[in-house]
Amino acid sequence: MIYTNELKFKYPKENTLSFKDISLLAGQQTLIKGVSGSGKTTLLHLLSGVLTPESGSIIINDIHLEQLSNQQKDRFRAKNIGIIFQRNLFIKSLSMLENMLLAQRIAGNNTDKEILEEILRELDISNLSGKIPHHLSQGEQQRFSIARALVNRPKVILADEPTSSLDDVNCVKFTELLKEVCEKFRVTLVIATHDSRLEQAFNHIVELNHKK
Ligand SMILES: Nc1ncnc2c1ncn2[C@@H]1O[C@H](COP(=O)(O)OP(=O)(O)OP(=O)(O)O)[C@@H](O)[C@H]1O
Repeated sequence: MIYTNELKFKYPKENTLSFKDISLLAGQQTLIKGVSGSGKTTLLHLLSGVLTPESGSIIINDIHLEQLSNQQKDRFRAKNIGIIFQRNLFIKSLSMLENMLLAQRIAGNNTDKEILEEILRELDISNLSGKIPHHLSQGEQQRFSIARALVNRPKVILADEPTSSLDDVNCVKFTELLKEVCEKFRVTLVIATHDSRLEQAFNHIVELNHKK
């Protein structure tokens, strides 16, 4: 489902980062771990097509990313990839429901309230969807970040340090919920983190350790 081959990336004036090959099956749930600076965020940006590798290849769902133009990559990302960050920014003046609908529109999709309602129900946040972001706890906002990543029915969710701002109880709840909905909606999940609290929840762990 996701394969990388001899992937290398170089930031200007920095040493080249070389990534070990990864091979993830459809529906698999994978933890990418590694010390700070080992390239976890860079790898997620490469997988989402936000960054372009210096060399090597990435194949997602039979599509070779290096063969796509920037515009095609943007479309591919919008259609296939949901992204969750450490802290999720929502438009402050919009309700959570409006934020979710906006995510559908930005991706160029028609708004689909039915799917959205199903996702919100599954995440047990339907009753919070009329609130503005500022009136939600960090844990509740992170649940909406899962919803937003799912609204366009992606094949893959890439999550970058999604639990760093959560306490232990919310970390466990968030991780269980994310795994559960990815399984239900048949989404391949890749989490990059140095949060060791997540390790026991994943069978498939890829460790990055760079030879610079
Ligand atoms: N925009 C940038 N310009 C130059 N160098 C960068 C840039 N972003 C990251 N780097 C460097 O690339 C390397 C990998 O960074 P990256 O953020 O991918 O690591 P990480 O494993 O996600 O780290 P962390 O756990 O601290 O978030 C680091 O040495 C970092 O300093």
